[in-house]
Amino acid sequence: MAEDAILGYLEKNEEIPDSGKFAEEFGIDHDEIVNVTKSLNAYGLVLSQDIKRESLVLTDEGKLYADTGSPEMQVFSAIPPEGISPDELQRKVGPSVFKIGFGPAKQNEWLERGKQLIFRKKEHVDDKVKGLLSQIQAEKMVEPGEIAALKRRKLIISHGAWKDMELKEYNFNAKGLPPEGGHLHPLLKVRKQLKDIFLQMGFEEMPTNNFVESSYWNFDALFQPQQHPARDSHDTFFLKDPSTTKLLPEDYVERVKCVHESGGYGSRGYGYDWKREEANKNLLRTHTTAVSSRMLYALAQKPFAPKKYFSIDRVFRNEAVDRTHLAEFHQIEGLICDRGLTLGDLIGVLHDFFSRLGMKKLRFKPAYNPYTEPSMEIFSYHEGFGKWVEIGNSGMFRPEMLLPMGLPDDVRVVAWGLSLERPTMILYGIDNIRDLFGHKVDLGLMKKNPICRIGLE
Ligand SMILES: N[C@@H](Cc1ccccc1)C(=O)O
Repeated sequence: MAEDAILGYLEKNEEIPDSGKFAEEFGIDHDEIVNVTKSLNAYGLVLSQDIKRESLVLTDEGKLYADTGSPEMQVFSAIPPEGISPDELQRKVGPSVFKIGFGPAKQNEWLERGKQLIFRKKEHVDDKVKGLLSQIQAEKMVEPGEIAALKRRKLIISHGAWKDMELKEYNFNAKGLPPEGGHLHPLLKVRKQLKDIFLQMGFEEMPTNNFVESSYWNFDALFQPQQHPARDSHDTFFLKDPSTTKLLPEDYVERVKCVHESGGYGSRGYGYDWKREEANKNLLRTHTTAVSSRMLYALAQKPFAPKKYFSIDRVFRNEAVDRTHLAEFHQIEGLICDRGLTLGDLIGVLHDFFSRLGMKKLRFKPAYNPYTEPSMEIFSYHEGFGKWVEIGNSGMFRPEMLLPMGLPDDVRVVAWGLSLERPTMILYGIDNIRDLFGHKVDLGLMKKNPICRIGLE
């Protein structure tokens, strides 16, 4: 609209001398006219120039006099034809109008002082100050001499008056308001806290960047039988394209096949026909223990050295989505690999790890995982909820998993896993996981939680 108005006008006219008047005439916001002009200028369609103009504005006192008349006029009007005593005059107009108005009225020769009374010297006078102020209010031109006089009386100021004002210096050391944008998502924040805890405890981070994994590393290497319900497509997302993996370490695959079918290393195995096609199937990894199995296998290929590893990354499960479950979430996984570790070492490290997260009261419950024996679910007492809540799963990796990899037979691995979402929801008081992750996430959450504003370090 502004563009049409400007270009339309310039088609018929040489120039628009004053954008302010133009805006008023066409009923368009002046800012819009200015903006559009700037962009038309940038595109080379028009030539524009800034006009600097000093505009005058009335002070509060000036506004008052434009309305009620100048103090000198008020003083003059209050004098009756028969004269008035100074005291009486002051009482009539008020002390401040009297003080300000008497001098100018006398200077204008509007009044004269008798011995006791004050008289009018003229019958009618013209309130020039009021007239000038009204003119300025209506943005009409006024003589420069008059302007100077009104400025001296502080009845008007010019808009450029800042030049004469005393300005407070910038304080470059002042702390500003925290910026409203760029907040950390609570998951990132808690993830960083957890990463710091692991690093302080001397753990190394495992590379976790492959979301797509083969069934082999996700399940078979972990001694998870091929009929296990978790390997059903109802629980796992299998890939259509590419649907299978091409590369697996053949010798190791052979040993895994044997341990599943007939055992070894003191185990009876599962006693079923292990199928390579099942192991080849690609999937979205269902747990970060797939990362651990790859790392431990790599470790077993070198002379043994004890290790402490951790990972925090995304995993996927084909689950019905509800207020506490999503089809993808983050897992935190820690493992320690050394000769002669026991369940006591696992319990000890869990106490150390969780107490750093503020969870000091822990309980363990016997559980089952195909790849750990013994296995323990971890519970923590939640003061706010007043009850024990499950916070993770743990165990010692089975010999059926470790020995086919080629690890020495006195090497034990203690490990645990938990979701990142669970402690985050507890820490931030979020009861619906969809408020935390996914397309319905409440961005206000990050703004409201001051902890999200603190930098990564
Ligand atoms: N992988 C297990 C967690 C776990 C990790 C390591 C040892 C024991 C359990 C899970 O998905 O819940």
